[in-house]
Amino acid sequence: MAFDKICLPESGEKITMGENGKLNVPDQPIVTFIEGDGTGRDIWRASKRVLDAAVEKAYGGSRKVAWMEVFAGEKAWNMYGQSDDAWLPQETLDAFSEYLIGIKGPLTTPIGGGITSLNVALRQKLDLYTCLRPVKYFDGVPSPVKRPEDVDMVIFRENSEDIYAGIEWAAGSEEVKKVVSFLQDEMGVTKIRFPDSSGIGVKPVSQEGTARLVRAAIQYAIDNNRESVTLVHKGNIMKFTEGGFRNWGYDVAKNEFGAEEIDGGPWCKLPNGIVIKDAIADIALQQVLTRAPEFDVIATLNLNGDYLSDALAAQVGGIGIAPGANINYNSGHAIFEATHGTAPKYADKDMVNPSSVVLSGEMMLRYMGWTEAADLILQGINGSIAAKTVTYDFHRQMEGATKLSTSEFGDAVIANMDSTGADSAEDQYDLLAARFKELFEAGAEKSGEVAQATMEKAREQLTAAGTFSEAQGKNLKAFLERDFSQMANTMRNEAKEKLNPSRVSAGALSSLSALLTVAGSALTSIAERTQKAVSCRSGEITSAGTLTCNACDHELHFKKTGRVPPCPKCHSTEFTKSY
Ligand SMILES: NC(=O)C1=CN([C@@H]2O[C@H](COP(=O)(O)OP(=O)(O)OC[C@H]3O[C@@H](n4cnc5c(N)ncnc54)[C@H](OP(=O)(O)O)[C@@H]3O)[C@@H](O)[C@H]2O)C=CC1
Ligand SMILES: O=C(O)CCC(=O)C(=O)O
Ligand SMILES: [Mg+2]
Repeated sequence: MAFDKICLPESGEKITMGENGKLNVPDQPIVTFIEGDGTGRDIWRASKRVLDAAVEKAYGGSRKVAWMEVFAGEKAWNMYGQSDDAWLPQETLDAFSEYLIGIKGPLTTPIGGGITSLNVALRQKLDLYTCLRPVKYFDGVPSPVKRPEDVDMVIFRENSEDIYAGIEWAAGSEEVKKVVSFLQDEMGVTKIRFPDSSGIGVKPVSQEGTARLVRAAIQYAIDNNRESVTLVHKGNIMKFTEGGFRNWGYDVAKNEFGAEEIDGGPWCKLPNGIVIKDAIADIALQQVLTRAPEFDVIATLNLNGDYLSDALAAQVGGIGIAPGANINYNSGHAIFEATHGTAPKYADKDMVNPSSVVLSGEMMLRYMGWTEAADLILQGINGSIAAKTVTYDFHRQMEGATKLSTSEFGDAVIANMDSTGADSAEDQYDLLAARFKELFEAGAEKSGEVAQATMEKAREQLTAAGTFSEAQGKNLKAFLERDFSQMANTMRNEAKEKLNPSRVSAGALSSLSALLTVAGSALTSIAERTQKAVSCRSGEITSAGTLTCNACDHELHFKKTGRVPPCPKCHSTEFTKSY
């Protein structure tokens, strides 16, 4: 499919749904992303680096996500002509539809007027009927409750129906007058207390919609050895919508999973012992606090699920660490996103916790079957929290913690992914290159001078985050300057496509070549200043490429960032780099 403003990655293949209901995930899958409004920009930059690093560390270059940016929210509005349709362009929906899996930052929804929720629209238009929000405690996270470790719940929130579907009419409008007169005159409704000044909303809840959600929740409980599924509803008051949800939910358990009633019902038990029960929403909101161990998988309606997921997130440290996914288990379509919103007061301050999106990415990798990379992300987050290197939200409640920015926290997660992680100079070098790229891309001006100042800023930030010492950072920056200048030269002299980011492996080479591809001509001033041949010496770190021994012409091929050895043939220590 040809797009207007969406650029396909240079390489990568589609993820598809197999006939057997299992996803086919190639080694370079095209994955769509929306960076999001407000804090989404900072969060996405850090999260993408974490996800790429996890994949690189887990698979050493044999697997790599081919990211494809698609647009919604403010960015789309500005790009697609500032019309009503520009908030969520059709081609964004087409891209999600065609490429199956995506991840998004939060999008703003105005209160009481303006556009309806783009987040809800995406879920509805792609029929992502399950909103899956796991709520789990990470050791060491500050929490307002005594036993946060008791919270290990997985919310299955119905995502396409309910009062949340957005069927409503404003008070005083011609439409609401019609609805009110239909209700009063044709349906005999007498309970609208102030008919002339009421806005009216409609709450559709269907048997099919309930069944597919509860089916997914029970299947999840079976696949993941969980103990119970609780149907949370307000069926005592809203009998035919929320009460219907409860009854249809029990029907699925009995008719499709062979559940038998316990002591005359309504609770029942699956043949493997999983208990299916229900709880009325108000008391459920109390009991998830007071009797957390009694809740496991929760299946609930759209609005209850919205409230419950923010409330439960508070018990395990807050909305900064609350991931989620919107999934259609039949088609395979899935968009992963945090539970929180755009937190506008923190936008572009590089301040908020990126964990919710990082952990949404962890869920995405697991959904794709890339469990090794997903595990590394958990390891990285656990390690960062254990080291008390955290963002402001945790820092304000933790004694003796170090406060990190959004991007520094991303670095800390990467550094904690494995024990050798950023302890090795090679990884530290890759981190420095990635941070340099991130900062440079985020800035408006693309000159050689700005590149040099940005590299220094990247070094300072990573030194502050404890990724390396002052002295190590200065050394690594000198190596990076050398590689960058040398590549800027190569860029002028050799075919550009040779350095195309899609053709080079991850790590520093990938970061640098991405920068040079975007801003190549603007950066030639760097190359001009370093016309002299740039040598690599034994003991130094350098990005991937070919090193030719200056003494004997022997070639060393580096597939990823590495430390330069002495020439294996003549033991000389000076090399010239090419790609
Ligand atoms: N799926 C989506 O895209 C969603 C979008 N939204 C939209 O987002 C906008 C703002 O909504 P709002 O109600 O303010 O809720 P938000 O979730 O955006 O923010 C509320 C508060 O939660 C805390 N918080 C949020 N994100 C983080 C984070 N990453 N790290 C640490 N703390 C965080 C902050 O608390 P504190 O100040 O105490 O530190 C913040 O002030 C609205 O337009 C809303 O419609 C809302 C929810 C979901
Ligand atoms: O779409 C929105 O703006 C809010 C959605 C929301 O709060 C949620 O899905 O949790
Ligand atoms: Mg919400």
